[in-house]
Amino acid sequence: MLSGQQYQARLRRTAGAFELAREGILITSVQGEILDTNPAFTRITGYSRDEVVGRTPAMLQSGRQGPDFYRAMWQTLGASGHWEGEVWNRRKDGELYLETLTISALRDSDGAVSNYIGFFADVTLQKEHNSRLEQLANYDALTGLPNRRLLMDRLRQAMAQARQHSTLAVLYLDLDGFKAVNDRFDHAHGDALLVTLGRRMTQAVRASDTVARVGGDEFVVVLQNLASIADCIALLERLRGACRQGLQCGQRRAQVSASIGVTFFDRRDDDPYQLLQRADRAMYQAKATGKDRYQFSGDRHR
Ligand SMILES: Nc1nc2c(ncn2[C@@H]2O[C@H](COP(=O)(O)OP(=O)(O)OP(=O)(O)O)[C@@H](O)[C@H]2O)c(=O)[nH]1
Repeated sequence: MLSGQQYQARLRRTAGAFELAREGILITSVQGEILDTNPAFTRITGYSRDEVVGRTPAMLQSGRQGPDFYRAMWQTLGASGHWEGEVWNRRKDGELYLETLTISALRDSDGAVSNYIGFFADVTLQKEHNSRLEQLANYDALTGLPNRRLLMDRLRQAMAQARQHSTLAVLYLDLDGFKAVNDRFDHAHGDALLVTLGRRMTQAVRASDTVARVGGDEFVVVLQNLASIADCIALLERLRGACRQGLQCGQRRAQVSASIGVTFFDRRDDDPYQLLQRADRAMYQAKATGKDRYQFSGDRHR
């Protein structure tokens, strides 16, 4: 048993921890009414203690999580007395923030739940930082298209799907005469042309397809669930057309065309690099036999 003095000292320490914690803390009744908050709660949410006492944490909801989310949260809390996860909430000034939240049920001496206590940390900046890192790691900085790394991921997934039930074509596309655009205009206009063509090609395919930039003027397109060769050819023509459209630069037009190598997934394919290589070789054939054309891979019927 603690003596009265020991008990007081302990209370002071606990209160100090509550005040000084860097995590936001809120304590509610069993019904969810907010009874107390700490200074970090105010720093993170913008609400003073007086503004929230008597209300419920629902006042912080951002609408980013639906009723199912909260239902599942309460179910877990009820079953285990504990819940943790990430929640998007809204500060007093209207800004959304992401918090990592842990909620625990406090029990009285009879074991009945007497309160809930929530601890949360604002992780919005970390999340933004991570998304930026992910963007840098997976997307081409100039065009915003998937880069080679993301392409390989998508290609692996597409191959797994194609193995089950669907078709898959890989197109390796290299622009013809792109160097001349850089030379006749300048690098910035060359860049603008790459961005425009990337956007046009993305618009020409379905959302489930991938258009990636894998080199200076090289792109790879992954087409899934093609219904027929005719569909594939129609798409190739659209992509060729998208490239031939070029870009108006003042009085002049920056003009290029595209050489495209095409290969189809075969059930015996197990390496995405092989598919890429086949499409790349076909692209070189298209270049060697006149440019501004597409070439199906000769290995198709191995
Ligand atoms: N503006 C710009 N140019 C780039 C970029 N990356 C590479 N390049 C240039 O793109 C050109 C690509 O070379 P090539 O493929 O040989 O040029 P090409 O004229 O298309 O040659 P063919 O494919 O034989 O028709 C080079 O001149 C590179 O300097 C970039 O990000 N921006």
